[in-house]
Order: sequence, then C-alpha cells, then structure tokens
Amino acid sequence: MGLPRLSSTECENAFSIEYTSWMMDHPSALDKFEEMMSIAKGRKIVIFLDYDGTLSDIVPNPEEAFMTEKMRMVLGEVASRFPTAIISGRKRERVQDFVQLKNVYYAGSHGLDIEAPLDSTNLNEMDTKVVLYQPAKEFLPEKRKVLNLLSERTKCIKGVNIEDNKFCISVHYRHVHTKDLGTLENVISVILKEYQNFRVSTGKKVFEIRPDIVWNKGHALEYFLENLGFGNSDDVLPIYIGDDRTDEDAFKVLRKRGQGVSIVVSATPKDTKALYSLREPKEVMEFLLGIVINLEQ
Ligand SMILES: O=P(O)(O)OC[C@H]1O[C@H](O[C@H]2O[C@H](CO)[C@@H](O)[C@H](O)[C@H]2O)[C@H](O)[C@@H](O)[C@@H]1O
Repeated sequence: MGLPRLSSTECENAFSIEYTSWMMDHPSALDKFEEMMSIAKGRKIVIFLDYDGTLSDIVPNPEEAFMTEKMRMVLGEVASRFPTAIISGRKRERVQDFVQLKNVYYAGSHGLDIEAPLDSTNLNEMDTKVVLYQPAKEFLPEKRKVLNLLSERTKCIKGVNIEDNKFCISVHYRHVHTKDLGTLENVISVILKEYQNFRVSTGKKVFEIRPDIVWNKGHALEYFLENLGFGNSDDVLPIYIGDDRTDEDAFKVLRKRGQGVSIVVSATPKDTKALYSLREPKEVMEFLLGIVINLEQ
C-alpha cells in the first residue's frame, strides 16, 4: 500500500512548515540586517558574491543570464565603498562581460582563475595593479581534450549545452529529456575514466567538470583576503553571498575562521553551512543597497 496522497493545499502547507522551520536556522539577512550591521560597525567589510542565481536570476539559456541595471548600479556603489569580488563557476571574462564594472575583482572557473589586487596598498588602482592566479594552468591541454571528447560524444543527445569555462566545463542538461540523462552521465563517466585528473560535481541542472585539485571557492576567498591585506586580520568582516553547492566551500571557510557573514540564496529549504538566507537576487540587491545606505567605508 502506498502513502496517502496530499492535496495541493496540503502540499503547500507542508512546504511552508518545512520552509518556516528551515528559516529558523537560516534567518533572512534582511530581517537580521540591523543585528548584522551592529557587528559590522568599525570593521573592514569585504564583499564576496557568486554570479548565477545570486546577482542574476537562473534562466533557461546560460547566455542570457543578464544582471538588471538596478543590480549593476547597486553593486557599483557597494564596490566603490568596500573591496568587492565576484567568484563564479563561469569563465572569468564572461562574468566581466555580464557585470561590466571596473571596480570589482573577478574570479572565474570556481576560483581557479583569480584576478586579485597585487597588494593591499593599491586597492584604488585596480586597472593596473592586479595579479592573476591560476593554480590549474597545467591542466589546460588535457581540459581541451576532455572538452573535444564531450562535444563529439554528446552530439547525439538532444538538448545538451556545453559551456567552456576555461579551466572548467559546464555540461548543461536543463533541456535534455529525462530518458537521455543516463546516457549523458555515462558519456561523462567514460571520458573521466580516461582523464582521471578531472572530477565532476553537480549544480543547477548542470554537470561541472574541473581539475581534481584541492582548490575551490573557499580557497579563492582566502586568497583574496590575503591579497587585500586581511589574511590575519581580526577586524575584517567578509560577507559572502551565494546560491550553489560550490559556494558551500566558501561558507565553510567563514565558519572555520569564525569570522564573517554567510548568506545562501534560496527560496526552498536546503542543506547549507550558511548562517543567513535571502530568497532571490532581488533580495540580494535590497541587502546590498542596505549596506550602501547604512555602512560607512
Ligand atoms: O558560480 P556561479 O556564478 O553560480 O556559476 C555556476 C554555473 O552557473 C551557470 O549555470 C546556471 O545558470 C544558468 C543561467 O541562469 C542556468 O541556465 C543553468 O541551468 C545553471 O546551472 C553557468 O552557465 C555555469 O557555467 C556555471 O558553472
């Protein structure tokens, strides 16, 4: 005998109870804004943001994940007051194209391609004083081979979209029929058996393939803090906002440091190491605007 089916209202109520109880553990960063700002007073704020799902809505076509003009304006204001970095799974240059702000630092390929300040004395001269850190450079030739094999062997699977993110590869399956998913997973696992220096993880309707090295968004966050001169600082307050599994590595780093504010962007309950939550990019914008209005540099 199966479980009794819930009506749609009962489903909604059950979901809302689950969400409410999740929110007790991860309260809204907007509701807790004043509390947070009192912790922030007198500290050096550094802002870290993910791109997709945090600064832009999740959309069916990855090429169309544009930021709103409002978000760009608010982000520009934040970045003119506090060091601000975007750490994305995408190719670094692609995120720069989307964001179009010169006063923001960028890291692509899940933190494997970092453009950071050269040293902490030159924070206001971003155009000239940046250093590139690419810990997986030697994997590039192999990555190209993996990319070629993926493109060739997934040709017959309708709906697959492969995005070259320089050091990483995103294999999007949002438009792949469920019946073909097994085939796609099989193609990936056969290729990665041959290229064991690479590993796969999952994101939002995407398989993320990347070099199997111990370096993630959490390491990128620490690298930025170090280069900004806050490596061992007690009075720095990093604020990290992200929506995806890869952002959890950064949340973990903040927990370990016992320092900072971690905010997950999610409208549904999920397992997370973040302390606070925001429902969607629009709320991220409200939160950032609050920082601009309430905090002195
Ligand atoms: O670290 P992020 O900046 O969050 O990047 C993670 C991946 O985001 C993108 O894919 C996701 O967003 C797309 C646009 O909304 C959506 O169509 C896709 O289904 C999502 O998985 C990006 O395209 C990937 O390359 C990034 O790795």
